[in-house]
Amino acid sequence: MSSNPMAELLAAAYDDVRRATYIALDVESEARALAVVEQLGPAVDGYKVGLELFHRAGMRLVEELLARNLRVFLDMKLHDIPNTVAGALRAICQYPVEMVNVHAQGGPRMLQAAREAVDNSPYKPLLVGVTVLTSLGDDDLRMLGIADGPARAVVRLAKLVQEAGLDGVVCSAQELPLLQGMVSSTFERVVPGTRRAEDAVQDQTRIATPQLAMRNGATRLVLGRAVVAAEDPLSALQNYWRAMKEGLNG
Ligand SMILES: O=c1ccn([C@@H]2O[C@H](COP(=O)(O)O)[C@@H](O)[C@H]2O)c(=O)[nH]1
Repeated sequence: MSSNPMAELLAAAYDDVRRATYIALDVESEARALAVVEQLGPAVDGYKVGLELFHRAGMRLVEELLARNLRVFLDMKLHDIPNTVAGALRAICQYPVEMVNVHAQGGPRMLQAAREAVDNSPYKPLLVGVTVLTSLGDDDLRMLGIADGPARAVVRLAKLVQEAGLDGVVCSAQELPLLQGMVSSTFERVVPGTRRAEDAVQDQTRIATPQLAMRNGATRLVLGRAVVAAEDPLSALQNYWRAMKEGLNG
């Protein structure tokens, strides 16, 4: 990796929030993903590989990130019958990724099978359950037959996740206050869909600022297009980290 003094300065100045960040590599090719990694340089040590990039580049890209000593959140959002999810997790857990996820809506037996699969594998990444996608709002949920809104659905699903012994949940920052007192302090609360006031909401619905997410107890934030697609990604990242720090400190 070429020297990048600005990235090194950011890494040092924002180390606490840096360790709580994954940059979502939602890009169209392995080459583009590695170009982003190169551009952010030593500032960033955690990346999320999701469906788009995985279906382009597969585990080869994950291996490349791991070889660079980067933390990887493999965002596969597994949602299938228990046997199939367990098998997929056994395959994933041959690699030292830091975090993987399943859809909590797969139900208690699937969540338990996921837990057992990870526990019996060579590597044991953090296993978190996606509650209600941050793109979904009241109207979407009503059309899916969920009449009492995202907040109650998140609480219900978080309980299932907790009872199955998973390590945490993915939810929006808006629901985090409802989890206080319900989950332990070590339970991961992974929050995508944060936006600064000046950033486009895009296809997200239940957004919040990075300040509010951290203030509400998020343990990790996923930052995507607002950083990766910015004209100056390092400067966009600095703005997010500054905001996250403000939320942490007050
Ligand atoms: O509920 C969820 C679960 C996962 N995601 C993922 O996070 C990023 C968000 O990207 P932005 O560009 O910041 O919107 C993306 O990879 C999603 O797949 C989510 O948004 N919501």
